[in-house]
Amino acid sequence: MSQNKAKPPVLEVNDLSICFRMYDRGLNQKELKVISSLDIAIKAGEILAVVGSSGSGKSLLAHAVLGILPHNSSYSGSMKYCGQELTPRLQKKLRGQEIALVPQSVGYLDPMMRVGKQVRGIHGTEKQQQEVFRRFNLAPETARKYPFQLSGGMARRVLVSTAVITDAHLIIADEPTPGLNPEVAEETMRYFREISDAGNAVMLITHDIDLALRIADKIAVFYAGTTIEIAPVQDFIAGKEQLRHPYTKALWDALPQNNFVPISGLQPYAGSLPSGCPFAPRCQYRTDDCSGSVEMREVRGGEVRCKHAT
Ligand SMILES: Nc1ncnc2c1ncn2[C@@H]1O[C@H](COP(=O)(O)OP(=O)(O)OP(=O)(O)O)[C@@H](O)[C@H]1O
Ligand code: NI
Repeated sequence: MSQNKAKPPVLEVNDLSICFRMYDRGLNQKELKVISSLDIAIKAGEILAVVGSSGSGKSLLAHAVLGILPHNSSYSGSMKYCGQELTPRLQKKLRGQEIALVPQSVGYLDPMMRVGKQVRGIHGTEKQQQEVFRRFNLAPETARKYPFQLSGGMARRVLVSTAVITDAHLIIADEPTPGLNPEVAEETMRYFREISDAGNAVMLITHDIDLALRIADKIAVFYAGTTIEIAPVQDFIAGKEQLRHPYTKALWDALPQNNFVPISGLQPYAGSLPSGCPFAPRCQYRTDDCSGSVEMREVRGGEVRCKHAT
């Protein structure tokens, strides 16, 4: 056990920034920074949930780790897998094997390839595929179908199956549950818990904070392309006082089981971010300090990007 402590995290992302080259008017190129100074780490045995509203950068983080960002993008910062820098070459080697993705969209399935073959991938056997199909309630004959012959829910189960069959040490699941019926969603979560308990790491991207509360060990909250708080799940369960960032507290307040109070205002667009804290324009605690650079720091066993958090 003590040996385990010295081990580097399965995934460690430090100071990640991602830019897109965009064409302004005519041929004027400009750089649009959509992720900045993003930090996360996931240890063996852990499920990290990544939550945040649409456009906060969750899928881009997943794609950066896998090395499948679009061609018109570039990134800086460091991404390490088990202590090793994730170079494009290493990403290519690990992708679909040691690092598996459950993509957000069924558009990631190859429309020209039978489903069984896609699920088996490079190393999966027919027997493994049949077992996975049984587990996720897919009829055996699904294997011979093409993606267009699947219903939305079936296609999602196929996406989960492609990750399950890999024996991956790190699974990144990008919104795996929408479209799944409750039993299959539960089975998927049980599977994530099983593989993390076996010493692997899971990153679960979700809009569903309740789901995150039920399954994750830690929750990372994204806002406008960066991490604003990373906290043990117990803090979210204990209540608002245990949380650190004003946005996280507001998210907590917006949950149906709490006060159901919506947050006023909108997450800023990447092209028009304020300097300093991106949440400042909506924050009741903002001071002049908030327009300077704001680093992640440790507070009460969690991490927060806010000058005023205590
Ligand atoms: N190919 C692209 N070109 C330009 N901007 C992009 C591109 N892909 C994503 N973005 C921008 O990057 C930001 C983060 O996008 P991302 O897809 O990571 O969000 P998300 O948190 O996964 O959202 P959702 O919950 O809707 O899936 C958004 O503002 C988006 O507009
Ligand atoms: Ni996404």
